[in-house]
Amino acid sequence: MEAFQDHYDDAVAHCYGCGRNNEHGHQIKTCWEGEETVTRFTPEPYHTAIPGFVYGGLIASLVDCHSTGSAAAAMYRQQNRELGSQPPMRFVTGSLHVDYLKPTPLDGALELRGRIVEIKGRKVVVETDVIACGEVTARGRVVAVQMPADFGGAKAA
Ligand SMILES: CCCCCCCCCC(=O)SCCNC(=O)CCNC(=O)[C@H](O)C(C)(C)COP(=O)(O)OP(=O)(O)OC[C@H]1O[C@@H](n2cnc3c(N)ncnc32)[C@H](O)[C@@H]1OP(=O)(O)O
Repeated sequence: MEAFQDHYDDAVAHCYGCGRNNEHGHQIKTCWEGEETVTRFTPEPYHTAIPGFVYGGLIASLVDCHSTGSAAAAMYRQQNRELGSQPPMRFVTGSLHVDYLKPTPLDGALELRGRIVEIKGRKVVVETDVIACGEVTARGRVVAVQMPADFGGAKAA
């Protein structure tokens, strides 16, 4: 299945978390599963915090890009538009909050499951569970804001 991030224009596909053109990044891929958005990512041994457990910064990074991708997909869906249709709607992070509920075992794939809790104007709020070995170990809440055309001097392509 095509991921949301597959529709990012090449010119903005360099994000460390989700850019397919960033060979050093996580290159996450997010899809709809019903009303939820889902990302699966397998941490490497070097993503260690305390031996045996995942570094919290990685978890925040995954939540971040899972959420901005989810926000974009939700806005397309609300407007009954195909992903990739023009003009593009891309989202950046206004606010990123993560609650670390339990240590996250470094043992196979993590699953992130997101819910769209609000769409208002250019803002989308996404809540995400991070699941490891069948347990929710972290929960994120992101306010994503539609990227202005003049963001950092870049085009919102
Ligand atoms: C093409 C992209 C695809 C690939 C990239 C994916 C991105 C990956 C995730 C990232 O790491 S992005 C990089 C980190 N984020 C940034 O650098 C963003 C820096 N901040 C900004 O550029 C602006 O502050 C921002 C665009 C987020 C908001 O500025 P605006 O002037 O466009 O927002 P505005 O004041 O019009 O507010 C719009 C709504 O968003 C809300 N909002 C804005 N900033 C917020 C904030 N910081 N926290 C909570 N809510 C916020 C604001 O309250 C309002 O909600 P309401 O309509 O309900 O009132």
